[in-house]
Amino acid sequence: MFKKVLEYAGEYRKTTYTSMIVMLFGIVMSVLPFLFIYQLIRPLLLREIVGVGYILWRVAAIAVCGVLYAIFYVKGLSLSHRSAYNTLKNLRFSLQGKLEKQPLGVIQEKGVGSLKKMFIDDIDSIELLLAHALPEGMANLAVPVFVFITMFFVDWKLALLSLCALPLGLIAMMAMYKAGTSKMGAYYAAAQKMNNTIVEYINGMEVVKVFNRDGESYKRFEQDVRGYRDFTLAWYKVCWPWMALYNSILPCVALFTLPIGAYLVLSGYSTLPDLALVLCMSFGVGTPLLRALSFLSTLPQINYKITALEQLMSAPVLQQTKDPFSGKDHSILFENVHFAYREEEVLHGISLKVPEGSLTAFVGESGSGKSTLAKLLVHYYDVTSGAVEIGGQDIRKMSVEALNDQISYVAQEQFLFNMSLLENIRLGRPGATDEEVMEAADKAQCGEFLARLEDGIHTLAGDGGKQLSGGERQRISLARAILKDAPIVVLDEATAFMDPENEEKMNQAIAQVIRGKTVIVIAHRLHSIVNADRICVLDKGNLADIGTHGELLKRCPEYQKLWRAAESSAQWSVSGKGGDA
Ligand SMILES: Nc1ncnc2c1ncn2[C@@H]1O[C@H](COP(=O)(O)OP(=O)(O)OP(=O)(O)O)[C@@H](O)[C@H]1O
Repeated sequence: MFKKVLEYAGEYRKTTYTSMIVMLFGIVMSVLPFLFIYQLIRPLLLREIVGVGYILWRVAAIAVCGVLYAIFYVKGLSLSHRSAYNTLKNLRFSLQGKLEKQPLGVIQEKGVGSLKKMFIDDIDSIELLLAHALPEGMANLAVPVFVFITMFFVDWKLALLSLCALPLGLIAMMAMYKAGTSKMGAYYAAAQKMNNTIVEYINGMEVVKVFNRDGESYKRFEQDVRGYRDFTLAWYKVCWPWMALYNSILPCVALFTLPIGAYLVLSGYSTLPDLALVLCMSFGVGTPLLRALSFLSTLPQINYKITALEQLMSAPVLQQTKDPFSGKDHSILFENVHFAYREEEVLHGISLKVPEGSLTAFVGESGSGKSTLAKLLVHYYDVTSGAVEIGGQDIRKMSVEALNDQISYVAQEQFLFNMSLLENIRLGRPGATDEEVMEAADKAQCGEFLARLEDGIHTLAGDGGKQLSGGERQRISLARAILKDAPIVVLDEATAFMDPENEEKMNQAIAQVIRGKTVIVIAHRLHSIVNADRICVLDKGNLADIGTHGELLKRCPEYQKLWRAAESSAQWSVSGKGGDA
């Protein structure tokens, strides 16, 4: 575990070692006074006369040891913290770098809560390992070892007696580890679950409030918060008795030395000064020993977190190269695409071609695989088998950046950063001038609501764009897409859940985005795509049919069913065609 973490320390690894040595000096300074105390007691025991100089010299030495201990300890801590926080920085950069290479879809699935916990809480807990457990723990452990060896030279019988308490304490400690480790997995799973649920609950608070606190979300929140409490208490419940036991046994190194040592002295097997020396030393090792072992008790937890971090970092990366886009055009080909999020396959061999400059719609019942197909095109996931190609180039044979330059993907939920709307739109093309951004905003029908805002396009979007309505957020994201002007546009449910007025504006904005592009629209409302060049009907992860609205109405039972359902609830107008909208 130390080795794994120290790999991330880089150049600061040496600083950690230096801090250990400095702290070791510090701890030695904390134990030395017991030797001087013994030297002060010894003449009393042997009824020897000593001069004032002898006493003052030892008292001064005790004071100097105290000062040196403070200096070494502070210096050691400052070195270990410097190394620790630089290692945490390296770990966070490394985690970010590794995550960046993983499929975006996989990262999104992990949830904000659990990723935040890894990035902040779990990595922070490694500070204890590097800044304290490693340097302080090792130094504190070295001193008892050194002292016990010295004791053996003084009187091996008394030394053995002072070691007697140790196995008892260690047995209690091992019992605690065994009991604690068995509950550790459940404890961390509960912590992770609670993290995700709290983040989800806060994000969905609006819905929770509308549907009152008895809703499903609150129940899960309550259940997971209670679950975490129960698992934590269960963990402590099995550990506490053992913790109390070893905490009381370990410092009692004099437990056996005092009574049996006194008997040995009285029987003439040991001398009184030796017993005094061993007792003084015993008192000196109790505290460092307990401190060292207290760090030990945190190691299983830290080890668990480091293993989880390692697992996250070693997850499969997205297949891509550094090559630029070199497709001959912007036609799209899904070739025998199979895909499974986990074990269960959700797309079963989809093959279809989207010609350049056409408008293609994906339709199908909920869960039929429309969004999944779009996510495979924007390379949020790697296909399980088969291929996705643009202009004849496999998307795995180009960089994600090169692919992103070719595609504007407008997903169902749009995230806006808490910076001005102008900057949010500019994300579409970072080099764009203010005028170009404003022009895009105009084309995306944002003008009317921007005029209502006090600072217009310079208004801050608010946390995650919460200051704007759903329709307004979507139009901002369309402005981004207009500015980006990518040759392929993927619209996932762009006009879903919108009121008629917003929907009309949205359709006008969409017409701007898709002009002359290769377009894929994922639609729930069939009326919006009846004019599409091609409609692909998905059914339970299979491609049921491809054709125009008229053709499909005549021959495709799945489409007829969808159309009947749409007819009964439809009230809306039809958007333009990709090529001429
Ligand atoms: N992140 C995920 N993890 C596991 N399974 C998923 C995930 N996302 C979707 N699925 C499953 O994959 C299948 C296809 O889902 P997908 O979202 O592509 O369907 P869809 O046709 O777009 O549905 P909708 O119209 O409701 O959005 C469904 O069975 C769904 O439960």
